[in-house]
Amino acid sequence: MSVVPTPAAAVSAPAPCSPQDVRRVACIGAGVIGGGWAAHFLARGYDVTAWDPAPDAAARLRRLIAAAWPALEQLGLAKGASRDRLTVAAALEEAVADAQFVQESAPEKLDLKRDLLARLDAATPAGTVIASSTSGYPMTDMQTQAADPGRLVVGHPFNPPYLIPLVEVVGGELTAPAAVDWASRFYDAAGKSVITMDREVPGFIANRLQEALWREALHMVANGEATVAEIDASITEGPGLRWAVMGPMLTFALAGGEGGMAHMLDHFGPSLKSPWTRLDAPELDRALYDAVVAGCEDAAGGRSIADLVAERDRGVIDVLRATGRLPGSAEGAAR
Ligand SMILES: NC(=O)C1=CN([C@@H]2O[C@H](COP(=O)(O)OP(=O)(O)OC[C@H]3O[C@@H](n4cnc5c(N)ncnc54)[C@H](O)[C@@H]3O)[C@@H](O)[C@H]2O)C=CC1
Ligand SMILES: C[N+](C)(C)CC(=O)CC(=O)[O-]
Repeated sequence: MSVVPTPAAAVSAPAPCSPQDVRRVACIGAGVIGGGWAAHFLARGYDVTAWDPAPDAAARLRRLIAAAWPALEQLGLAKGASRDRLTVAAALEEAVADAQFVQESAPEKLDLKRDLLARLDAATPAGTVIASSTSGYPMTDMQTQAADPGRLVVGHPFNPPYLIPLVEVVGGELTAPAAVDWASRFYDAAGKSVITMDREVPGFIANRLQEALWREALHMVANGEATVAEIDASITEGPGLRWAVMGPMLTFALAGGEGGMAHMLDHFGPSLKSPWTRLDAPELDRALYDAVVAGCEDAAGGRSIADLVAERDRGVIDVLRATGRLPGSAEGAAR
């Protein structure tokens, strides 16, 4: 997608360095996603400074990075990459004082994000781009309190950021187009697969799609139409296998045989009107909550979260390898 200027964009100072020359990254908020970003940037050879106000955050972060490191070694570490290049700062200001890029991954609460992004803007060197990992807030709603909103962008990752390549980049009404462009080029240099959106869309692209699937899954659990295990198997044994190779559009084009998408639409298009979906969100009442949590515990079958993380990481690496997306694989080299 191309980046188009937004008329109301604030004028930010030029970024202090080119995206390819970044060496120091600050990760603000060091939970599941901030920790995953820190692991990714360390593996790519960056110096990483993290800050998180929780008293146990440093220990949690080091545990997360240690658990991710075997997968990252399999993916291939950048020259000079080391876990020793992580610093955990005692204060937000210290974490961003020398940062050439900032990735914010604090809890998904709008007031918290507004306040935090304003604090980061005040403490970060002029021009340095600041990205939020938000799963769905438009940057327009989050940049309201910052003195220089022009350098604030969304950089939406997928869990875990050290394995799933995609990051969705989009600015808000007051974001300078140059900041969106700079962030996209930085993520690209940092080994991510980037989609740069030219407008704000609720849920960006992938979460909008995932949420549709997730709502339907919750309706089915709530109505007793499918168990948690059946829902998961319906994807991992079915469409999920194809989606790692081709997205839903090309996958369905093949459903039309030699006639491709045109025949697929002629043949199955009328079924779009069938009442298959119930896209309004179901009530997340106690019964549904308990059914989903218990179903996931059953599905885990005694495996701990750490076991599942390791299993997922091994599986995703196998998929990346099998589809030629690992550096060094024959097909990967040709891409
Ligand atoms: N968990 C997921 O699958 C994904 C989450 N995201 C987004 O990433 C962001 C972080 O989510 P998670 O890592 O899942 O949450 P989390 O709860 O695992 O981590 C949040 C961290 O932020 C810290 N924190 C609390 N107040 C803070 C503050 N004022 N400033 C800085 N840090 C603070 C907490 O101590 C915690 O360590 C959210 O915006 C979320 O929407 C994006 C993609 C996927
Ligand atoms: C569940 N979630 C909305 C936080 C998920 C994401 O934002 C992306 C992902 O990792 O699937």
